[in-house]
Amino acid sequence: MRLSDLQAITHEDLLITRLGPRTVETPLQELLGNRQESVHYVTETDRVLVDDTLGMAKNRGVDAADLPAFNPGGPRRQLFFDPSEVTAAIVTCGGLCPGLNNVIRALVLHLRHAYGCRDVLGFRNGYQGLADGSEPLRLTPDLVRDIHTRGGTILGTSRGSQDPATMIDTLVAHKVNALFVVGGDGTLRGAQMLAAEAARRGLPIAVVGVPKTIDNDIPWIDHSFGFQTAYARAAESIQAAHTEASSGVNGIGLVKLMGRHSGFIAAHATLVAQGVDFTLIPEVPFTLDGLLDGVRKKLANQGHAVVVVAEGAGQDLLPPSTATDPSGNRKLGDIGAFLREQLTEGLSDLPLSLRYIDPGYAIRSVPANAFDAVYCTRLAQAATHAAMAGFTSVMVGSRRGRFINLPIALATATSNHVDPHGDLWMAVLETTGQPLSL
Ligand SMILES: Nc1ncnc2c1ncn2[C@@H]1O[C@H](COP(=O)(O)OP(=O)(O)O)[C@@H](O)[C@H]1O
Ligand SMILES: O=P(O)(O)OC[C@H]1O[C@](O)(COP(=O)(O)O)[C@@H](O)[C@@H]1O
Ligand SMILES: [Mg+2]
Repeated sequence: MRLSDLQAITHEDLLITRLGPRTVETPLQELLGNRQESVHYVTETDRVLVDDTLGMAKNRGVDAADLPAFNPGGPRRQLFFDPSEVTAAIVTCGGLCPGLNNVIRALVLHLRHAYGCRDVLGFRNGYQGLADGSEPLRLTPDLVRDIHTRGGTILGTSRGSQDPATMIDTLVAHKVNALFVVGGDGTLRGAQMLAAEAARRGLPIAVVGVPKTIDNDIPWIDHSFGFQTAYARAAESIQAAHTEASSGVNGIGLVKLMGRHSGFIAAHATLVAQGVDFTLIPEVPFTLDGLLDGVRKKLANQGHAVVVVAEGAGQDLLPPSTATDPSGNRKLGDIGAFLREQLTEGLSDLPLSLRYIDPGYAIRSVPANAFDAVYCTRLAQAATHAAMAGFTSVMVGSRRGRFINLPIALATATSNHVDPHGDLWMAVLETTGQPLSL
């Protein structure tokens, strides 16, 4: 996210689409009864500021009341839907991510127990299950009781496009009036199309997104769920590479980590594991000569070197490719294998012991850690509140620790990257000691 994205944002960009007036009293009335406004609770009539520095706020040159601000997440006293008439549906889409089952479980329990919704259906295999005529799973509290202890998704997932009209036909056939889409940028684009198709037909169906992806590339929010678990797991591979490298003669530990266009996993895992000498991310270009030279110096000075490379880094060094996956995501060249080859060849004058580790899918197929488990539960609750209020084409997430509702259109307009001028990258540079540019 660039400062210019922040500065360009207007009040209109932050408006949430509503299905209609809220006239139904919430069944959570007793719970909400004596809530006191505090620094930890934003009332439903208040707003969460976009800017959080004096400089940014001042730059807008407007009165405080006109500063752009997000709609706060959380329960509303008056609902659009009568929960007893709500059939909800859930789909999980795109790549696996720790916490998918936590989100499913929390959605089901919150929808059924807190709000008393009629039914919750789980469509299988992502958007595919909304288009292939397959029967959805009836998600009861009993069925989901223990699923949060497992990785993956009990609903299955997929990549690949489906016709929005067919998907809406399916929702109508099953009397679904609230759809929860759990996915990343691609899924959210799909959700936007679904909400638009429902609106075109005048159907009051709430479409609510829950931000999933280990890549952490969804903008405006603190992080997507699953990201922290993934980088914690990735750090274990770095530690293994460091142990191997520091125990060998001229040991090189090379670790390739996921992160298609954003280097957040590589950056954070570096800070967790420590002992990394070079972290290579898509946002910061490097040259082969610069890397070889740096590694050679490290071997001479400390006897070993550890290199962490995000899968999207250094793509300009590889043969160009236009291939895409079924969702239209560009297929990347294998930078890990390439660097293994180049380091071996480029340093062939030295007796090397190079160990290459690609933990790949192992970092995202695991259950959520404690942090993500908490976040998943809170996201699911925020998503349920948004749907019951009749908000649509909306995504929930935490921003600077506060839960917000934001238009999906805003979440898909840009993506989140490691800022080469930001504090995170500075912390990585300070930790690795690598030069500003390689
Ligand atoms: N621009 C788009 N419009 C509509 N649907 C999309 C779009 N991009 C992706 N999708 C659909 O969203 C689903 C998940 O997308 P994908 O990019 O694989 O994962 P993620 O949501 O994790 O980024 C797929 O079924 C894909 O076809
Ligand atoms: O499962 P696939 O298709 O091999 O995809 C791998 C990609 O999925 C990810 O794990 C996450 O992607 P999404 O969350 O956007 O689906 C990327 O880090 C990785 O590049
Ligand atoms: Mg994606």
